[in-house]
Amino acid sequence: MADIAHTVHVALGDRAYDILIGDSLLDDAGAILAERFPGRRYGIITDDNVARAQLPRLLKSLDAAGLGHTEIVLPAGEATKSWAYLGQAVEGILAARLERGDLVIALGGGVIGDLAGFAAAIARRGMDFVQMPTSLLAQVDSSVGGKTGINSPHGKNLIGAFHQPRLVLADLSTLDTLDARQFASGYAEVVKYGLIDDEDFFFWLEEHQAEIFAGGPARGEAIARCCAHKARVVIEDEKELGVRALLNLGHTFGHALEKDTGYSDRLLHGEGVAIGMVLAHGFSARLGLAPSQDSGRIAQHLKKSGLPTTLADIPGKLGSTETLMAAIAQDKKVSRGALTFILTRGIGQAFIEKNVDGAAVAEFLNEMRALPLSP
Ligand SMILES: NC(=O)c1ccc[n+]([C@@H]2O[C@H](COP(=O)([O-])OP(=O)(O)OC[C@H]3O[C@@H](n4cnc5c(N)ncnc54)[C@H](O)[C@@H]3O)[C@@H](O)[C@H]2O)c1
Ligand SMILES: O=C(O)C(=O)C[C@@H](O)[C@H](O)[C@H](O)COP(=O)(O)O
Ligand SMILES: [Zn+2]
Repeated sequence: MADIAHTVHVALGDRAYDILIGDSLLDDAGAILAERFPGRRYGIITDDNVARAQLPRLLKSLDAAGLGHTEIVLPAGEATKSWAYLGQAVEGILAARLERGDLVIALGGGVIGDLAGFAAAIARRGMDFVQMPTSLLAQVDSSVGGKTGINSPHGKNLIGAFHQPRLVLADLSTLDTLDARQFASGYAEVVKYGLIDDEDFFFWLEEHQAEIFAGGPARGEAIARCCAHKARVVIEDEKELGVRALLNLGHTFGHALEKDTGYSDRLLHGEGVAIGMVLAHGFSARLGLAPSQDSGRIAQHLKKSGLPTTLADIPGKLGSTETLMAAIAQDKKVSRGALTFILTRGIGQAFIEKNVDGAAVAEFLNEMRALPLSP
């Protein structure tokens, strides 16, 4: 019997699925899959770090359940979310003669989840896939909700599809092999849920941050609360026609910064989101919408978690404000040429603002560039 600490159901009609969260789900994966999806073969897509740290556990469990499988191992890192590696993943699926009725497994962080999910969406015109998230970020965010895709030189996640997984297996013990910087990066998305519409969760995080980082019971609880939050939003607005855009808090700035730093280790996704959330709160305060002390309080919490909070915290030279604004203009929330931002009236009070004045954003960014490293 699998040891499942939390189950979150994503009620999406014929695309409904469960998120199972527990301590040894990779070891139980074979039995769980055999029961839920009898008679399938599995194409595991992973990266080289996760292949070293976690893949043997999954293979052992699939073998014990007598499930056939093939492995496609890609290089770790954001640069893998590209046409070249998407092609490698799809060709690997075809070369292994996986059929349309077989299953793709995304074993890894958000990079693998996004890429493998997109490969599953297009191989043989659509295969089912299972998310097995192994980073904090993937367990609280990217494995849920069906946004899949890759980056373009024109911008972040500009190529992709909505394709929901059939199951999410989040094994908490996989986080034991994740390095501290990556854990902190995922924590930025945890904080995001509090900032959107749940100030009690943000205050709870301020109290339980040390326990979450140390791996105490608060960690599993935080992950389950994030999944439940995201599931609620996705059920209401699967294709981001409305409220789902709130999950983009901090991302309009963050994605432009990720593009500017070449989708490299200079700035991880969660780090860009951390800086972006502080900027979104600062910009909202500048517009007279939010109390100015909130961005300081948020920055302090993020900083304490090991995250960057100002533009100066990004190593190396940033592009010009014009370059950053050009990246922002490619954001998927742009409509009829006008910018949409997720702004806020304070902690837990984010809202979607259309027709944001680009000149005001550029002026704000110019000022933020002059700020020193976070104290
Ligand atoms: N689809 C969505 O809804 C969504 C949501 C948030 C973020 N994202 C995307 O997710 C990506 C970021 O995901 P991420 O932060 O997981 O990055 P990632 O996938 O690059 O993983 C982080 C690093 O940790 C390593 N790693 C992962 N799990 C490990 C483990 N258990 N042990 C040892 N090493 C491990 C990986 O090899 C990688 O080097 C970005 O591309 C972002 O755009 C997507
Ligand atoms: O699931 C969503 O919706 C999100 O916005 C979650 C984000 O954390 C995530 O980074 C997502 O990939 C961003 O989506 P995008 O549509 O702005 O590319
Ligand atoms: Zn994100």
